Amino acid sequence: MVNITERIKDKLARLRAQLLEPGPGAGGAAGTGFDVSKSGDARIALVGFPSVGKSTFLSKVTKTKSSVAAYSFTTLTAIPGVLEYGGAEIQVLDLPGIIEGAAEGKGRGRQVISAAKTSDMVLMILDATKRAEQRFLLERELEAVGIRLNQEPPNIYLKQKKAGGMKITFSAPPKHLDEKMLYNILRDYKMLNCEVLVRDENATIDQFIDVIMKDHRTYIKCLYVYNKIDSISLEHLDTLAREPNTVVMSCELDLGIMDVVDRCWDELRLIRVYTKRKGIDPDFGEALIVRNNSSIEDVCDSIHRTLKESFKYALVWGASARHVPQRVGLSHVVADEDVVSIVGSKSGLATTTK
Ligand SMILES: Nc1nc2c(ncn2[C@@H]2O[C@H](COP(=O)(O)OP(=O)(O)OP(=O)(O)O)[C@@H](O)[C@H]2O)c(=O)[nH]1
Ligand SMILES: [K+]
Ligand SMILES: [Mg+2]
Repeated sequence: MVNITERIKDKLARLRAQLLEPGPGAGGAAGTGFDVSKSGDARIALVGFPSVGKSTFLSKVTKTKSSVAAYSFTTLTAIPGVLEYGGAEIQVLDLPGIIEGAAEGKGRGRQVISAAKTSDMVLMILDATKRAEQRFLLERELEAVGIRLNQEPPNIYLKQKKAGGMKITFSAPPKHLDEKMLYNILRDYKMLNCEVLVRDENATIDQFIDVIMKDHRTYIKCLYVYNKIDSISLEHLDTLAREPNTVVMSCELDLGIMDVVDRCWDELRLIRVYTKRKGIDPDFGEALIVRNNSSIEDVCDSIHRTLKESFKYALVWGASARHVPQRVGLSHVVADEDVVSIVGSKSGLATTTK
């Protein structure tokens, strides 16, 4: 027994050491992500401390098997899986566990965080049996590299000018800012000529800096998922489940996993559009998946890149149509489960799906 335990510990130590070295190409600098190409209609990244159950979750919701074990850093690279839902294919990225200090380049932290940055949504997997700070610590790691979770970009207009000095305007009396403050910050960032309009009276200094640094900020949705609820008291479970943007599950007992998937689908706000040829019923078996707030133009682009060149009008049935069918142009915004028929200029041809 002792021997096996020793061997596992040895292996663990080696893996840890390996992980703490910046890998080839990672360089410890900007921190490029893992080399996994994006595929499907959206990408979800599984982020969390070691051994919280990220790989177990991936293996539950996709056909991909990622190694699961009781020791930390079982997963050493990004493992992609495909989650099929509502006619969409969502790429789920299982990632190595991150540790405190990840943002400064500890472990593969930088790489993990870069991978999270390229995703449409972060699933922060947390261990329900561990202390409450884990959530805050992880958030801090992501914040440190410019990821903003569940926030909208601040409602502040900022335009750099060639000359003319600074022009700072507030559309309503600001609660946390004043002109002098902004002036000083802009000077620190060497933005001596610019126009600023603060449209949000609640805007903070941090938000203002985010606007200045907007090329280095990424706004991503995050769902907090507490796993291993099989090992906590009902009272504790109740507290966790009431936190905002939070779901609870037990991969071990197969509890709540579908709730997590449903919540992901809701948060991603993907839209299913069914295309229809003239005189033929739409094919409800094959949806075209587009992003929230997509227009008919986006729908055309996702069918074929030249389709809009011959576009004349579209007929729309469904929630986005004022009456059915509504005849619309390229700028019409579609809704989930709309049926769309694209009519081209040449022969009045309806669409073909891809
Ligand atoms: N009690 C309990 N254990 C679980 C649950 N889900 C996973 N585990 C166990 O937790 C351990 C770690 O699971 P992994 O899936 O390897 O965790 P991970 O987050 O991928 O770990 P790293 O890749 O090392 O970062 C394993 O021993 C799992 O069997 C759960 O719901 N309840
Ligand atoms: K593990
Ligand atoms: Mg893992």
